[in-house]
Amino acid sequence: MRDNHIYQVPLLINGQDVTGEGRERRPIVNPATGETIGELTLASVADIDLAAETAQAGFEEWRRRTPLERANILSVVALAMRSDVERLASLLTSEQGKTLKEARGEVLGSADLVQWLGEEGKRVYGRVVPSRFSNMEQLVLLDPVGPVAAFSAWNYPISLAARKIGHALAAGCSVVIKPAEECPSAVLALARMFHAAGVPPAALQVLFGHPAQVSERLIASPHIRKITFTGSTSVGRHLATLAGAALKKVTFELGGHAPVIVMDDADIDAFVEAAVASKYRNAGQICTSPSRFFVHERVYQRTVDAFVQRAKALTVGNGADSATDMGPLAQGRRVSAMEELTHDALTHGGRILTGGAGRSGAGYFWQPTVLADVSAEARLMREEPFGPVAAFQPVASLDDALRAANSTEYGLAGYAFTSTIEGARRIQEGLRVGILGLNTFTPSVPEMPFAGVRDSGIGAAMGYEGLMEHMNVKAVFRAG
Ligand SMILES: NC(=O)C1=CN([C@@H]2O[C@H](COP(=O)(O)OP(=O)(O)OC[C@H]3O[C@@H](n4cnc5c(N)ncnc54)[C@H](O)[C@@H]3O)[C@@H](O)[C@H]2O)C=CC1
Ligand SMILES: O=Cc1ccc(S(=O)(=O)O)cc1
Repeated sequence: MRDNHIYQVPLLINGQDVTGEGRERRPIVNPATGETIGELTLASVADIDLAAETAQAGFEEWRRRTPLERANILSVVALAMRSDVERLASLLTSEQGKTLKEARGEVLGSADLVQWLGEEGKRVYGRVVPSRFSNMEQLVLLDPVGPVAAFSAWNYPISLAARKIGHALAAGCSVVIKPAEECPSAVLALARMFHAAGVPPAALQVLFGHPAQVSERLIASPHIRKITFTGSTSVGRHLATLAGAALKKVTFELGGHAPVIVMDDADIDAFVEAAVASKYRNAGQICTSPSRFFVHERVYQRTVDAFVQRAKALTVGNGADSATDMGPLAQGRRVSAMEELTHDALTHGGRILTGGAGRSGAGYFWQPTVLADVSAEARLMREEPFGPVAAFQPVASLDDALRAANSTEYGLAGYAFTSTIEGARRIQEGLRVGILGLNTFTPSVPEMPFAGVRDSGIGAAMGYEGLMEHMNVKAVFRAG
């Protein structure tokens, strides 16, 4: 007999809840308590194939709506998200672990994004190119690329799903999304809001399953024309191979290991306040999280001391508790990763100034951690920590800082704090990243592109650039 308190999460194919019937299931766990709170249905191969085929029909229907109609529908979705913020936020907190305050911010930010994408969809113009031939017009038309297969991650379940669904629908594409299995409920609720607002059931479907099986099957499907993925660089590399073999367009938002350069002319107090908030946001589980701090030796000790003092003041606990500043990590495997990286950093000369341990009892907790003097050979300086660990290293000059900052293959976010124009200019030119914060840790906003370089991604999300990733270009020569 099933425990009545354990809820069921179905797949959503062509507007129908799909569950049971001999399909596999997996538990949904609250990371703050370690308790199973729900159960998720996993797609069969037949479910995956049906979703892809349905997405083709959904595309034919959705692409015929005008950009204005599409924008109006997305605007209704944004309103629904705002008015249901408490329910969505509490689903996020119980399945992902983040604090309710962070969860509310995620929902409201996602609502703004969905609305902005709908509006921007009205401004995806083609071009008239002056012709070199008399009696001929040359037009560049933009067509939606077709059904999209989207894979979103567990760290920002609503933001990442809203991004993927929002881009596809605003561009006139249909979408089959496979959100992370760990935190499914808020994304399913979001998908239902899109349908209630007027998106045809076939134009947006939600699959959960065995990730490798779902991605392999969808990417190979003749109905799917584009792949968009947010997750680790290693999985991105694998999906790139599959997409390459099938000649499908891709947008990949992959890992990052953001360097932070702090020069001796920076406003250290302002820096520390912003840096601690940014480092421990979402328990450090964000691809743009500042993680390698290169601080000029003249202000190193002062900066590290102030950072540690603020980090120690954070309250760690269940995200549902209003006193909590930082929730648990999303899964037990993240705690193991923090243990390994911290231990390795210590064997490479690093010193723990605070944190460096979990918490006794249930739940996947790791204290806000600060490590000083971590050597370049430590894994922590080379591998994305994706957790609440900050590593500090002193540097003697801006050149040294840039060299250290550019020493990994990642190229997502980078940050630098300096008060001189000359320093800012050298950093702008010299830091190999796709997103640069100068004297700020400002998170991403809808109107700006979000793009990693090197091992951090291919293509861009958000901004006009994100929509263009969902369009095909058609060159038309019209004679007569
Ligand atoms: N760039 C980002 O926003 C994210 C980066 N990561 C990185 O990944 C690391 C490990 O995270 P994990 O979840 O443990 O590992 P992972 O690399 O196995 O999974 C990352 C995400 O990709 C999905 N995934 C895994 N294999 C897939 C496949 N073959 N096809 C389609 N989707 C697949 C998972 O469901 C998950 O949502 C983190 O430490 C972090 O470095 C994870 C989540 C988001
Ligand atoms: O981890 C990558 C990531 C997560 C969330 C966001 S946002 O909240 O949509 O800005 C961006 C990147």
